[in-house]
Amino acid sequence: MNHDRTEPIRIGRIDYTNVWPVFHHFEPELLRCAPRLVRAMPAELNRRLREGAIDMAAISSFAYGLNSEDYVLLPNLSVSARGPVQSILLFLKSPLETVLDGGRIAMTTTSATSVNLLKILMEKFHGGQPVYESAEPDLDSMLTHADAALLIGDHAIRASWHHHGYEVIDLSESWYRFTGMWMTFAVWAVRREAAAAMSADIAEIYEALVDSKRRSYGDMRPVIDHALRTVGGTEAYWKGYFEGLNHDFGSGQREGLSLFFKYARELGYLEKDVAIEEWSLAGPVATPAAPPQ
Ligand SMILES: C=C(O[C@@H]1C=C(C(=O)O)C=C[C@H]1O)C(=O)O
Repeated sequence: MNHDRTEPIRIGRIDYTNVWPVFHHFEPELLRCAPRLVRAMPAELNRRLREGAIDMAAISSFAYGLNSEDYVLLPNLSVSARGPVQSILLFLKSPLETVLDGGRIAMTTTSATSVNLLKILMEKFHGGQPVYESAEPDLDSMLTHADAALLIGDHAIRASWHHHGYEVIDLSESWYRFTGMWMTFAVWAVRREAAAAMSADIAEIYEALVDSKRRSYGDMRPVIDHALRTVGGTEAYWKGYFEGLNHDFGSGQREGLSLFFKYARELGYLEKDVAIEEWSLAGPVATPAAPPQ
């Protein structure tokens, strides 16, 4: 299902708070190319981009790894952390030793990156062999059957606010402790044929996203207010949450992501090596006008 060039370009937006700094000031209706915005959970956007039902999206970094030959990355945009992230959480009903020794872990259906990060941490770094199952992101129902539950995004944030008494492991913190590296959870990917056919639209959207990110980082207050109004929690919580997140994609994030792909490959969760390829801005917008003849 490739893009019909008479239709507006279709963009996927992850329906979790972690992407807000990039989208908060992004106003598609003000853009010349008038893109259509589709909001969904990461796993749903991963699927729609793969099927060509959308042209570009913030998707799970692991989904980029699975289909990298079909995609290019938008430079300098990601959802990353170097240390605790507070929204990629493993809730333990049983002790970690029990979980590692054939215990059952229920994993949210909304994720692709974090489920594989969990497997790397459990198997490579802890030497364990849990049994994994997919489940709808509801902590109570997950833990009626399983010894541990993985939640991400706002599902993890809301669950962490409840006094459930479970031990909680922040997977981004574990990754940092074991590797000393950045962890990149989401990237902005564009289907190759869309990048070729609609490069001017993509350049316009890209500049608007980067501008939105720049404004959010200049003043996180409006993003925090929006989170308070729509999700709840406290101002201190959201301030700390956005401080722990990072939305750049530079050499540190790239190295961390390459290591993540390497380990996923080693364990057989990726079938091939991944070459990370960023979209070149040498499209019509970035190319200077030809000098007069
Ligand atoms: C940091 C987060 O990163 C997310 C994790 C993803 C995944 O595990 O596949 C995908 C997109 C990101 O929104 C989060 O959900 O809180």
